[in-house]
Amino acid sequence: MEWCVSMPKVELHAHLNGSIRDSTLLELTKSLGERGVINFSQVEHIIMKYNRSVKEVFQLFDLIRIVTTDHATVTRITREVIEDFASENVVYLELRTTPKRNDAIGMTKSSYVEAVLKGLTSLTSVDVDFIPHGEEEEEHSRTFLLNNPTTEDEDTKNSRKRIYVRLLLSIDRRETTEAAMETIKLALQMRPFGVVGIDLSGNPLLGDWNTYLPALKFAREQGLYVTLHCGEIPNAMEIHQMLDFKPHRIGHAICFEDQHWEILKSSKIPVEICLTSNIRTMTVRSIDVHHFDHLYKAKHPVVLCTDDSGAFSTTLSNEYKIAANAFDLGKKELFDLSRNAVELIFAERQVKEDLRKYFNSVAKIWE
Ligand SMILES: CNc1ncnc2c1ncn2[C@@H]1O[C@H](COP(=O)(O)O)[C@@H](O)[C@H]1O
Repeated sequence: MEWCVSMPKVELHAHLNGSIRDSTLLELTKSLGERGVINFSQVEHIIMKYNRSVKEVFQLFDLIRIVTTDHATVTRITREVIEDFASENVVYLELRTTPKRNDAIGMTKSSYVEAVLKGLTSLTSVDVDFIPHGEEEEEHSRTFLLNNPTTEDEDTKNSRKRIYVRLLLSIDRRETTEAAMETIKLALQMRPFGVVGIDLSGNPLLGDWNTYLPALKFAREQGLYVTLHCGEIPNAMEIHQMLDFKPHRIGHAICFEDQHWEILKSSKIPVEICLTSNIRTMTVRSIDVHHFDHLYKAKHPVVLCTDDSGAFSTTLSNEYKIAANAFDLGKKELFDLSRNAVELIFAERQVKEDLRKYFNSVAKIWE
């Protein structure tokens, strides 16, 4: 299924630090071990474990946080993650990350995001479009992808990759209302540099919906897009409250009860589906009972995503392959899934229009 790699794809749910390359994580962890900051032999099993419960996955994220939270590393990881997505023909990437403070090294949430932006600007191997263009811009002037389309054609297979990247800033469920508000204000300041929205994520076993609600409301009032991790663990009340909030998209939608499916379907809130992540964290029993099938057949808006390609050793192409095999989807169905995901992106109108034209231009290859 080489075509899953060459097919143009849209990635809407990828956590920066969860997408770190295995090799980079091992290198950084070993180096901190050598410097005596951590004990490598004590954390090695956390990195190497295959299936992890939700609790264990967040132990890994806590370790990644220690290993990656300095400016140079954040910049490096951003560069590598974008290279990796571009190399498998992701043409639009919405990358999310939690702005962090690290007082010991003078890192503020703002300098953290600047380090991410430095990663975007310092990429030389891939053409990246991340600065939004004004509404007044003529539509025909946005032909970023069509100038150099990525197709299955042998001649262009190895051509330089082009990728749109937009950023979402994540609020961690451990944060206070004030800290969440700080992230929203930062997102508003960083809009000219491609920040388009807000994500609520972090350990679903922690935190309370009412803590983030004021910040999320403010974000939406200010015109930021909002996506929420919803239903990763059974929590009927929270799922209800999240759906009532009517976010622009939700991630996962796993532990839903009948009442939740009904609200979701009638409100048509799109769902970011992360197959491997759900199986590896054992929040979905097996792929044959994954709710993707049910939503897809009901024509509910869905998009296939990686979540944490590094932590779960997957790629977006691999997620497409899994869907093809498990749900009996062919090339055309998967192409349409990717093409339809263009309608769910948070970037400005001109980008959407460029992506539509681009997908139309390559459709004949996939249909
Ligand atoms: C498995 N499903 C998940 N559910 C909830 N939150 C998740 C997650 N996967 C990742 N994150 C969130 O993203 C952070 C890593 O990227 P950033 O440091 O933000 O770039 C994790 O620490 C967690 O807060």
